Amino acid sequence: MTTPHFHLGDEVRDALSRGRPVVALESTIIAHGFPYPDNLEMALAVEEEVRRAGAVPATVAVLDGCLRVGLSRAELERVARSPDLPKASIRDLPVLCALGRSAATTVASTAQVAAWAGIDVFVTGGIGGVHRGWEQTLDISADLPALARLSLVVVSAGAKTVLDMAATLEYLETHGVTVLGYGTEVFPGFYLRSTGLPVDARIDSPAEAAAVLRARRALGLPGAVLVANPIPPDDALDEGEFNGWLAQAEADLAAEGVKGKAVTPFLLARLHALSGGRTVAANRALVMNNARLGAAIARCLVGLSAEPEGEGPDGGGGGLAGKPPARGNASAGQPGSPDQVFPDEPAPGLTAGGAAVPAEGPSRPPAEALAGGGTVAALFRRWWALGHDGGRSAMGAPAAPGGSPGGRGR
Ligand SMILES: O=c1[nH]cc([C@@H]2O[C@H](COP(=O)(O)O)[C@@H](O)[C@H]2O)c(=O)[nH]1
Ligand SMILES: [Mn+2]
Repeated sequence: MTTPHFHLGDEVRDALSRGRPVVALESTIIAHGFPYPDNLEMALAVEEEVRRAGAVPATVAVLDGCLRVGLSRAELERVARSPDLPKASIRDLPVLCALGRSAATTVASTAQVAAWAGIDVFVTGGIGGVHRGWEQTLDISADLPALARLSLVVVSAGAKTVLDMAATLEYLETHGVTVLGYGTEVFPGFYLRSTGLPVDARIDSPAEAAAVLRARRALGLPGAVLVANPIPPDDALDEGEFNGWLAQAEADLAAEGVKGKAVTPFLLARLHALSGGRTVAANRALVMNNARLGAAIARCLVGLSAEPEGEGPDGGGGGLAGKPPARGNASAGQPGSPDQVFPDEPAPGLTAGGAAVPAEGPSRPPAEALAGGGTVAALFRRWWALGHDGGRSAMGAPAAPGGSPGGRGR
């Protein structure tokens, strides 16, 4: 099997084809971030939180060689119950697809699959980053270059506190990732509300995050907008206490000689044990908090109000959710008038690469192009054939721009 398979869950396919808000979720946090059965409970609770906040959850994993976007309950269980499920970053995707294997997806690979599917918002707990001691190991998470390349909003509570936070922020700056603090000027530290390091800009509403992604795309810039959302005050850990656990976990890491992709799961598991479960409780709280914010941003990106007032619990009621994303034409807005060039409504006729798309075309792949479990290449070929690529090359052809299908009409 050489052609990668791609499957959108029914709910996700329906939402994307109707221009409704979708939030991608990773599966490494399920397979390796929490013990069973807490991990299953949390995976279901996060999906529920996204629905309650008026968006459709799309948990991503690779199962039997198929890139799956939106898992069934049984598939979530399979991920949660398989401690041996490998953790897959971007470089692993070809192997999994070619050999029909299964894996949980990290921030990097989830963001990649989400971008392929045309999902604009991805919620996680904490991104990977530059590890302490990187001068010797060169251990820099593939999450960082993925953020530099993929056009979407990523909501996280900062980067995992086990990282070299200053170096992580330097990397993001070097590679042009926009880092926004949600209600804060400082970059949050996952279990802690602050790292003491500044963010590029503070925002105070989901609509502002959506506007920044639109502006990024309108400017033709590839890469992500990282929204750093501090853990709620009541759930944050005490810094002194946490640093004690972390020092011990790092000593254990060195003593056991753990290296490479095993580092993150090892440290998280040690912190769990050393803190008597406190880090797990905090992790859960910050993910739920991020899920709410991500759903609100996804809603703003498709032209809905941030809050699902008067809608059903799945965001599907009230007649609003079926509303297609607003679209216009690429000439709307006058240069030099930021309010019009970067409007609060979905950006008119602009793709991730800044190329114009036909004003009349649907800004999402039509339902028939998303039906069933077709291949990635076939799926997007059909989509592009319908005129949604702004004249650019299809995925499956070499060098798809930015790894993103683009052409999403905003
Ligand atoms: O609190 C957590 N943060 C991050 C991860 C996972 O760890 C990955 C980063 O791993 P690495 O440093 O090996 O790239 C992230 O993408 C994410 O999937 C996790 O399980 N739990
Ligand atoms: Mn690493």
